[in-house]
Amino acid sequence: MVERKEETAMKKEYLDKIAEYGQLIVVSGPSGVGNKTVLREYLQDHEQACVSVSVTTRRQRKHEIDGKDYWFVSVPEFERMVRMGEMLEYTYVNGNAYGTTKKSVEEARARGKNVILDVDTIGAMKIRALCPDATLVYILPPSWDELKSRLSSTGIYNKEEVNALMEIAEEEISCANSYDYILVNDTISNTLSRFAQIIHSNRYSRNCMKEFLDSYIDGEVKPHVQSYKEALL
Ligand SMILES: Nc1nc2c(ncn2[C@@H]2O[C@H](COP(=O)(O)OP(=O)(O)O)[C@@H](O)[C@H]2O)c(=O)[nH]1
Ligand SMILES: Nc1ncnc2c1ncn2[C@@H]1O[C@H](COP(=O)(O)OP(=O)(O)O)[C@@H](O)[C@H]1O
Repeated sequence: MVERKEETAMKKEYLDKIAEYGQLIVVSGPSGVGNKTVLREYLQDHEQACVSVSVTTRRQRKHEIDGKDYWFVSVPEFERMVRMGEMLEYTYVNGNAYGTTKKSVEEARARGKNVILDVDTIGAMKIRALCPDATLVYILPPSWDELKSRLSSTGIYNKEEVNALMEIAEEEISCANSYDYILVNDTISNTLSRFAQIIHSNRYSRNCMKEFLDSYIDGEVKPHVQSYKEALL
């Protein structure tokens, strides 16, 4: 099959763009499983990655830093951001609103950063529908007893809250079926190395290469990483 020179150049340009463009990785898991710990450690050794800082109406905890752990905003400010179309997705967890801004995701991806979102299962499903090249990772505890003990060890929750979170975890865990990868957070070092492998091998997965593959199947080469990404900006 003879391919036009112009078409070959465009495919090369497109491949270069894919290589430059950061991945979108969505991480969920029951409260207390260790998401924040794993991601904090992962960032220390992976400069090319960042965790998107969500906006929330939840009360700031003692050790938390505004702009680092979350952007803490009032309910009217959160509602304004939703009205202005600034949120990629948002949801309510335990009566508090949490949202990911379009800006925090797309600007970082365009700079070549692998952007990691730590969101609940509803947020993850919204991202899946909006961003077909997102990769979804669900983190499981090694056992229910261990989850309970980690929740208690945080010192954030009282006994009743721990029990309520355990019930939510049991209900939520079936959602893990809709994720691309399942990680069991047994030891931090095991989880970190498996997580790094996922991100490394995922770069050229079918999900990430879908638009490029379509250019062969449809015979139409798209010159830029475009479509929904541009629509989001
Ligand atoms: N959909 C969505 N969920 C979020 C976002 N930010 C945090 N969450 C989720 O909100 C839940 C509660 O988070 P947090 O208040 O930090 O409590 P903790 O995880 O129990 O310490 C967790 O499941 C987070 O993954 C967001 O921007 N969007
Ligand atoms: N692999 C692990 N082994 C033992 N303890 C862990 C592990 N991962 C996290 N933890 C502990 O579990 C507790 C909850 O972790 P955290 O990262 O705050 O959970 P999440 O963000 O999922 O709510 C913390 O006390 C943390 O130090």
